[in-house]
Amino acid sequence: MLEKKYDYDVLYLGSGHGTFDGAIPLASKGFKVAVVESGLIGGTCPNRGCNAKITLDAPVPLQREVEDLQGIVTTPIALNWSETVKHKHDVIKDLPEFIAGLLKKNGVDILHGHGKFLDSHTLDVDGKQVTAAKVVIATGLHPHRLDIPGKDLAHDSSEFMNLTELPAKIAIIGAGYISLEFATIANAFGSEVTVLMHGQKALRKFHQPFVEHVITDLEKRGVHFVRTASVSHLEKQETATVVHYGNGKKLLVDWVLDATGRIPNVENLGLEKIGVKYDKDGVIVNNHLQTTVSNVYASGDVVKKTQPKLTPTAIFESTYLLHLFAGETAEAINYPAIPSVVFTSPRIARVGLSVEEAEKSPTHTVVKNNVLDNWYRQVTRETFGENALVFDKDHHLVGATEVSEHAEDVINSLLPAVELRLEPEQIERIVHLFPTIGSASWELL
Ligand SMILES: Cc1cc2nc3c(=O)[nH]c(=O)nc-3n(C[C@H](O)[C@H](O)[C@H](O)COP(=O)(O)OP(=O)(O)OC[C@H]3O[C@@H](n4cnc5c(N)ncnc54)[C@H](O)[C@@H]3O)c2cc1C
Ligand SMILES: NC(=O)c1ccc[n+]([C@@H]2O[C@H](COP(=O)([O-])OP(=O)(O)OC[C@H]3O[C@@H](n4cnc5c(N)ncnc54)[C@H](O)[C@@H]3O)[C@@H](O)[C@H]2O)c1
Repeated sequence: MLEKKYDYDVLYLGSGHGTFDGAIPLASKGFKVAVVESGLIGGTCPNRGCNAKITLDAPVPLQREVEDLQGIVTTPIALNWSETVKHKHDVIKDLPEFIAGLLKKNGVDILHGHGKFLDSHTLDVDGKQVTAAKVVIATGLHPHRLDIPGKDLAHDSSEFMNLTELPAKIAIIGAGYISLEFATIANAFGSEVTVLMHGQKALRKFHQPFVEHVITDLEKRGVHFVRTASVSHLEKQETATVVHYGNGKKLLVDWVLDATGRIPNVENLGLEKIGVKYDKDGVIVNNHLQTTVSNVYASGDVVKKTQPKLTPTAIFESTYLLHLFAGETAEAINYPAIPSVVFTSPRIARVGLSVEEAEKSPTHTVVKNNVLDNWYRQVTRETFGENALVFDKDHHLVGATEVSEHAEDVINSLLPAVELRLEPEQIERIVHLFPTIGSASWELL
């Protein structure tokens, strides 16, 4: 198995989901595997992404449910930011050790330090040289920062999630996933939030009428949205930060979140030296996740691709590489339908062909549903919910999107129909627990 001239069969640069979901089973099959990590083991998702964010978000849907059930539920609820941040810390603090334990137990060596290519088989890890037959670049993304005067007065998503006290007034620059999720959380915990949008549209890849519904709802709850607010500079005024935008407009806040996107970690890896090509969207790979250097692969967010840069994609890629390296497949990567969700409240989730794409196609039909028509949604007195299902000419479900408090569960429950192109008789054979969101959604097929 091990080509004797190298220290390892496979060396992964980075220890996030783009690595560990594949590296662990690969090592357990007897391959000699190492992971190089300069930060916390587990990377972004467990330490400063999904897990942390969803813990901070947890009280928000609860608050909405209590609102909807007013009269039935009479206890007033108040959200406590500092306790929620402590709770978040408790939820995530052991994850690096837990993931490191899984890696080690299965025989993966962890090399702490910054990895950099010396040649295509040799990496420098903080002064030590290590060699491998194959190397996987899984270095992820880092926050994009606006290049404007006063930019250092702005903060990133990790700093937001570690705030022990919630600032009274927050400005969020950008209108993507992080902006809308964090605006939802900060507003629910009592902060006055202003979202400064780059253009007219937020969450561009999601069904725009659903996005506009979420914006209108947040506006009713006191969030300000300023469209085409080009931020020119930031300046300190005593304890406040002044955000200058538009033509001479000013906003005085206590805290600024720069949520203008995330960019690939491709610098200072020695990629130019060994000939691995990349651009602003990430490392360029072929349909086997192989870079322009034959023994070097890439996985996870750092890959340039059309699929969403999310944890499920990173897991699928690292698992694909496991099968490729173990000789269990030689096929090109065949991505499944990858769902995505924005954890606003209500949530917006989607999978497959979008409504916009389907409406341009003569062979597809879009069926729009008011989900409140289903009795089950009235149990918790949901106040709003719509979805749109996309069918091909043979009535296979090929896409779905929903805005509602349960949108993520609805899209999860519809995934098998989309991915496996289930026929009507197969759909009939899937019986869900009743009464549940799964059964309520399946009835729509
Ligand atoms: C605030 C936030 C919320 C998110 N919420 C969700 C969500 O709800 N659902 C979802 O699906 N996705 C979410 N994501 C995206 C998700 O976190 C990523 O898709 C996922 O973590 C990608 O995994 P990865 O392994 O490709 O990269 P990462 O997890 O970023 O791992 C890369 C690792 O490489 C290390 N590294 C980089 N360069 C080097 C080097 N030279 N040497 C050694 N180590 C190096 C880094 O320290 C890092 O640990 C969120 C992201 C953010 C920022
Ligand atoms: N629920 C989830 O799955 C989830 C949650 C958070 C983050 N993420 C991941 O993290 C990534 C990064 O999230 P994000 O919200 O930072 O990025 P994003 O790409 O979703 O949004 C970036 C926003 O910044 C705006 N922008 C870009 N340049 C700007 C400028 N110069 N001035 C003002 N605005 C500007 C864009 O128009 C866009 O609205 C996401 O793409 C996603 O992969 C996922």
